[in-house]
Amino acid sequence: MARVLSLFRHQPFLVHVGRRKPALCKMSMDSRARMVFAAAVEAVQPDTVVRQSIERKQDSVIINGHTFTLKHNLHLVGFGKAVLGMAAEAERILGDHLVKGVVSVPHGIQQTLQQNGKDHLLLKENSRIRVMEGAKHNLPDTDAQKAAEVIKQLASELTEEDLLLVLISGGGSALLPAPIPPISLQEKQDVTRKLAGAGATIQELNTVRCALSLLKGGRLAHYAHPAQVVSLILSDVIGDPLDFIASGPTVPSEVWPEEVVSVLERYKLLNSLPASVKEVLERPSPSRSHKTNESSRSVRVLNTVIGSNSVALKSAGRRALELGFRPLVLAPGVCGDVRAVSKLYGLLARFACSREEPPPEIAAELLKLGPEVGVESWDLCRTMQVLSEGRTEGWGSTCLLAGGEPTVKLTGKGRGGRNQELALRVGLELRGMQLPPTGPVFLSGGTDGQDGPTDAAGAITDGGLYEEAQAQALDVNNFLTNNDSYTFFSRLSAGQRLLVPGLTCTNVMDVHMLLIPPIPINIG
Ligand SMILES: Nc1ncnc2c1ncn2[C@@H]1O[C@H](COP(=O)(O)OP(=O)(O)OP(=O)(O)O)[C@@H](O)[C@H]1O
Ligand SMILES: O=C(O)[C@H](O)CO
Repeated sequence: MARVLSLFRHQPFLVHVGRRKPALCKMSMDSRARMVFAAAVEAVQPDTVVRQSIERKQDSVIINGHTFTLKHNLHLVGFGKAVLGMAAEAERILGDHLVKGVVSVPHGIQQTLQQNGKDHLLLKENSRIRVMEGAKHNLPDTDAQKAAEVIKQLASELTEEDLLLVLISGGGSALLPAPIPPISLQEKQDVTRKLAGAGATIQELNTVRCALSLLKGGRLAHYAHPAQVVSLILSDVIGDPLDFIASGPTVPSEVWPEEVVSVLERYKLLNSLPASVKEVLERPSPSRSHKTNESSRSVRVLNTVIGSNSVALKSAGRRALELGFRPLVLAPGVCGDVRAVSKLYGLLARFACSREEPPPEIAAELLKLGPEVGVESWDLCRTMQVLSEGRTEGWGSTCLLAGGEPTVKLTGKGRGGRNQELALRVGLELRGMQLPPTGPVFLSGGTDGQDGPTDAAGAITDGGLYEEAQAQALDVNNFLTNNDSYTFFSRLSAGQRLLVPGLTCTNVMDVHMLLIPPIPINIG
């Protein structure tokens, strides 16, 4: 019979981490998870990423190794959830050459920033940049459409001597709606809302958006021609593909009608399209006409990614180390259906917390699941190897980090978001894994601080969730069927498991975190 040895061994890294304060050891897993999440968000603050990417030298500016001459020829436009802070910093650095600008930002953001003491992310009173708020609840509306029109107008008036700085961040698609006539805003919004609700990925969604828009898919850069366009992009899409972030308004690209049709077919929307959308899709693609190809070649654009999920994960890892964890990054591109993703974390937790050699079936299941959730076999093997070493060599607690953006197929009418639904599902996967003194803890949070149409970024969960809910007469499965994860977490223990950082002013997708305690292992 196996002799049970509790091997809560000395954690080697604790000796080396000078900055770590002994008091932190006593902090709960929950508090430390929140601190690690905060560090992820901190690293991708809009003013920070702009400051790091712009170098001012007298009357020129260097961006990504390219030098541009400033001669009171600078114009600025922007659209996205993080763009106000980006614009404030850009104006601080380049304001003396700025002629004018306009940014399309989320409804209510200025008031929220003021209320939260984030004045440094607001424009000065005498700013040359006009702020236009819109896209209530992250949906394109007439306010955002007006902003898009003003941005288009500004870009169209530029000359060869001008420099257009374009600030782009996640949420930019909803903040720059310019449907191709005769499509109405409502019709375009209906199509995208149905796609999102059916679980379409952001790539699929934005493929369709590009085909229906006057500005997306590189068309904003065309309006700005012959000016030099420089885009600073805070990425919220897996792998940072320039043409998909905010639907790539400054990335000359071709929209193939076949691709658009295949997305619409996949989600069974092809037969219910409004006549105006059908008409536009049936037109010969403007991007393939001779004239546009000519101007595509002459468009002067520099697109630069200045912040991403990977940057946030690196910073989270550093904070985790300070807090006594061994950080381990799984992958920055976890995606796929939230059910499959919750299984991924359940399996990883079981693998990491096994008191004996983990059964090979777990590894096999993980490798089978990998492609469905956007994680390469290589990353899974590396992660399992490190977890195994940590377990057998007694390295202490591990903080497994990942980023990405799973999808939820909405079947119910409840309130929630993909992070809260993921946390709820992972809580069920972890059921029964309460190792003394604590079992694994899972956090999922949207870095924008807003998970779906809720005021929470996500939630924190562990193996005790199901029993806790039962004790409070909350039927987990009912909440899940109704996609009502926000209501569930709000009611459970007075909302203690909700992650509510408030509007973070940035947006680089989601952060997933599995905190694994030291495992007492069985030695035969
Ligand atoms: N009740 C719900 N439960 C679970 N998920 C939901 C619910 N309502 C909406 N969602 C999901 O939330 C997602 C939209 O979330 P959110 O508004 O945070 O957008 P986002 O992807 O962060 O937007 P952007 O990329 O534009 O910043 C959609 O994928 C949708 O399926
Ligand atoms: O705005 C959008 O399209 C999404 O946030 C992806 O960038």
